[in-house]
Formats: sequence, structure tokens, C-alpha cells
Amino acid sequence: MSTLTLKNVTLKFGGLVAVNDLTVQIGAGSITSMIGPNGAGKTSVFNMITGFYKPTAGQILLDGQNLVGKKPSQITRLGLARTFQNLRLFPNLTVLDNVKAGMHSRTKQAVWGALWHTRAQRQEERLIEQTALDCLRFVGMEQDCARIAKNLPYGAQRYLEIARALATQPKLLLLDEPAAGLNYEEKEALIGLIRSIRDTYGLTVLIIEHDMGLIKKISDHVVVLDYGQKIAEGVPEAVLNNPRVVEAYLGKEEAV
Ligand SMILES: Nc1ncnc2c1ncn2[C@@H]1O[C@H](COP(=O)(O)OP(=O)(O)OP(=O)(O)O)[C@@H](O)[C@H]1O
Repeated sequence: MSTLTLKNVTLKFGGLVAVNDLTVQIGAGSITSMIGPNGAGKTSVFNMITGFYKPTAGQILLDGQNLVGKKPSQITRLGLARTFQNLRLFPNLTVLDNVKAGMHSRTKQAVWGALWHTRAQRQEERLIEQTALDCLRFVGMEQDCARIAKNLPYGAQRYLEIARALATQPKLLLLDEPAAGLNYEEKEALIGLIRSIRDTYGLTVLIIEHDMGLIKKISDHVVVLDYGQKIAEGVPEAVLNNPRVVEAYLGKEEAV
């Protein structure tokens, strides 16, 4: 289980301050939700944690190790995986190949093994396949492994993204709007799945989500951003009833 700490993190795009002096601690083994109105800076925070954006200032520490300045692939190898708000699957590959493709960033034999098809590479391929199948089984999709990703129902594509992230054997899992586009039953099932991922794999989970029902049920801790600043944090009930949080949402015509 890993702890993620953001210390005085700021991100500017020219004159626009997308994230402003954000300090936050994501406790080891917790399920933490990051919420806030559109444009509050949530995705920017994910993009900084995963190395897609470099903070203008501040530190991002995974178990004390600073991630700032590292490439996304290095950060993946340190044990961080994410899913995306807009799904990023390989639509024409099978379900199994989608999961395996996500794992190659972590394998050792990738270049020389692929060229000479060494024994070590064959062993590694077997291990990759086994791990991918285990992850698909965990999300309930083992029977779909030969299907083409684009032919899956939307909810199953979201689960496939989660399986692909899990297969990289992360310590910290970032889920960007995992419930978007899911119906009520699918959301309830997703809550169970995320909890069981945390418990079984011993992960720390950070979620961006707009669905308040889901946030209330799943979160140990909630962090609220507005205009790039943290305006509240704490247990879900207290945070979602905090007048400042209600105002931030109502001010943007979104009811909490
Ligand atoms: N690459 C970029 N270039 C310029 N401005 C950006 C860029 N990425 C984000 N922004 C701006 O930074 C601010 C925060 O955006 P961000 O996408 O992080 O918010 P968000 O809370 O994730 O919103 P949403 O809930 O709509 O996804 C917004 O004003 C956005 O327009």
C-alpha cells in the first residue's frame, strides 16, 4: 500500500492557474475521491501525478519519492496506473491483447527478447498472459478475452480499462470518472469491484467522479477542488454538506 502526497503543487497554463498551491495526502489503502465542478483542476492533477504535465511548482511524492520530472513510463514502473475519462482502448484488438499491451511497459525482455524470441522472452510472455487472464477473471471478463474491444458494451469497456490498469500491478490506481455512462446497477457493481480491488490487491485508490451517490458510498476521504484550489476535505457526509462545497456546485448550476 502506498501513500501519495502532493505538496504545494501549482500548474499554470500561461496566465491560467489550473491548480493552485495544492497540498493533499492520499492515505495508504484508502479510497479517496477528488471532486469539484467542471474546470476545477481534477484532470490536471491526474495528469501531473502520471507525468503527462509537469507542475509549475511543488512536489508529488509516492512513498516519499518525488515523481516530478519523471516520464509517464517511469511513473508506471514505480507502481502507478490510471484509467481515462474517455476510454483509451485499442478498439480493434482483442480484450486479452488490450490487457497484454498495457503490461509491456513493465516487462524486461521487450526489445532484445522480441528480436530473438529468447527462452526468457517466451517465459515472460507466458507470465504476461497468465497475469492478464487473472486480471480479466477478477473483473469478471475472462469469458470475453477473445472478443474485439470495440464490440463490447460500454460498461464492459470500462471494466476492461480497469483490468488493463490492474495488470501493470500498481500500488496506486487512479480512476478518471469510472462511473461515467454506467447505469444504476452497473454503478453498484462498480462500487463492489473497486472495494474488492483495494482489499485484494492492497491498493491505494484515487478517483475523479461526478456521481455524488457513488462518492458517498465508496469514499473513505473526499477532496474538493474549485478553481484549482482545495476548498474542503474529509469524510463524505461532512464534505458534501459543507456550505462552501454546495455553493461551488450550485454556483455552476450543478446540484450536489
Ligand atoms: N492543456 C491545457 N492547456 C490549457 N488549459 C488547460 C489545459 N488542460 C486544462 N486546462 C485548463 O485548466 C483548468 C482545469 O482543467 P481540468 O481539465 O483539470 O478540470 P477538471 O476539474 O478535470 O474538469 P472536468 O470535470 O470538466 O473534466 C480549466 O480551466 C482548463 O480549461
